[in-house]
Amino acid sequence: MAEDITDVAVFGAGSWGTTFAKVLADAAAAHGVQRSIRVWGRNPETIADINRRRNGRYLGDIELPEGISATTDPSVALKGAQLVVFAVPAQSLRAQLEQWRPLIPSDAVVMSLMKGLEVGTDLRMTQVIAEVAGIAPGRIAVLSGPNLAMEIARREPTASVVACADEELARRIARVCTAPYFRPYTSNDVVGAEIGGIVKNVIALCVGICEGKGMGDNTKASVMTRGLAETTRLAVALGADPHTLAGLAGLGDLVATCASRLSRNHTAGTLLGQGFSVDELGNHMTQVAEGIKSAPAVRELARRVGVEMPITEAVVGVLAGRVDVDQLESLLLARELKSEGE
Ligand SMILES: NC(=O)c1ccc[n+]([C@@H]2O[C@H](COP(=O)([O-])OP(=O)(O)OC[C@H]3O[C@@H](n4cnc5c(N)ncnc54)[C@H](O)[C@@H]3O)[C@@H](O)[C@H]2O)c1
Ligand SMILES: O=P(O)(O)OC[C@H](O)CO
Repeated sequence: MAEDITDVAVFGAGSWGTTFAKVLADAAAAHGVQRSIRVWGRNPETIADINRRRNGRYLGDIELPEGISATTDPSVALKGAQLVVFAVPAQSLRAQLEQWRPLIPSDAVVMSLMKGLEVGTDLRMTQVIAEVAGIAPGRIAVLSGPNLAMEIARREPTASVVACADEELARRIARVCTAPYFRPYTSNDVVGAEIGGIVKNVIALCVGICEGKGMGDNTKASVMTRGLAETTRLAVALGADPHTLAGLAGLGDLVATCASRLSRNHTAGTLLGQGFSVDELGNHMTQVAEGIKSAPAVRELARRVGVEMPITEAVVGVLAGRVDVDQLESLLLARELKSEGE
């Protein structure tokens, strides 16, 4: 089928926003179509760099393909956009969107690339978009999966999921971002795709802590597996299909994030396990580790819907300074014995 989306705005000039713009440009080249991709960012130096076909701060010396331009002016990015993609830090979305809302074309469809839960409201990013921009859920998609930006920027093969309540729209968007190295599957399970992406960051913090404390693969596999169990419990309680959590946006993303040194959440956890405090993390990493801010919101959401999430509870305790990383082990292992399926 011919592609009907030829004009895209990407908000966020960090690692994932820039990389996804590259996916869109590579997809257009592979399909032999013309596509205008405009990246919005707030840092003029990064924007100038992207216009020179690099984003040195986030993607090193990787060359960006033709077809991508960048601007600090949201009205330039949004003019004529048929698809609007958001890739800014989750906690900054609401304030930014309030400014962008009047500029978003009324017939545009939107997609979130973000993996965070809003602190204070416990809303997922697609819910924030619907609430602030007044866009119907059938026009809002989410992309989630094992998608470490740097690997994708290097064109290493990756699969992902585009989820939308209107699965036909998910298919339209998936066609637009299908590149030779990027294969998006589709789903109508927005809740499952988003919860998988949000909670895996919290579980990756815990796996990182174990690694930082010098623990081995049994420990990390146990945390990942039980982490997936509590992620699935929360997602199902919110209306998700459990199969989504066994797929790319659940297990797939959890494995990639918990195993990779490229993951900021894994890195942050490792530093905590090595004894650095939350306040000291900023001295060692500049990029966003969404799990740090989202973890307390995940815990609040879980408590509200009556779902037990012991690993999340423990990570929140560490982040708040209430639990020492040395107490984590006994905290998780001393829980009452129960059936694995519970
Ligand atoms: N990097 C990845 O591999 C990856 C993959 C999948 C999903 N994500 C998700 O994408 C989202 C963006 O992550 P990223 O990796 O691109 O982050 P990043 O740290 O690489 O870049 C964040 C960008 O947002 C900008 N920014 C920071 N604060 C802002 C604010 N208050 N308002 C507007 N812009 C602001 C920064 O200047 C930067 O351009 C996150 O939710 C993340 O979980 C990232
Ligand atoms: O670097 P992280 O920890 O934000 O993880 C990046 C992606 O979400 C992996 O899919």
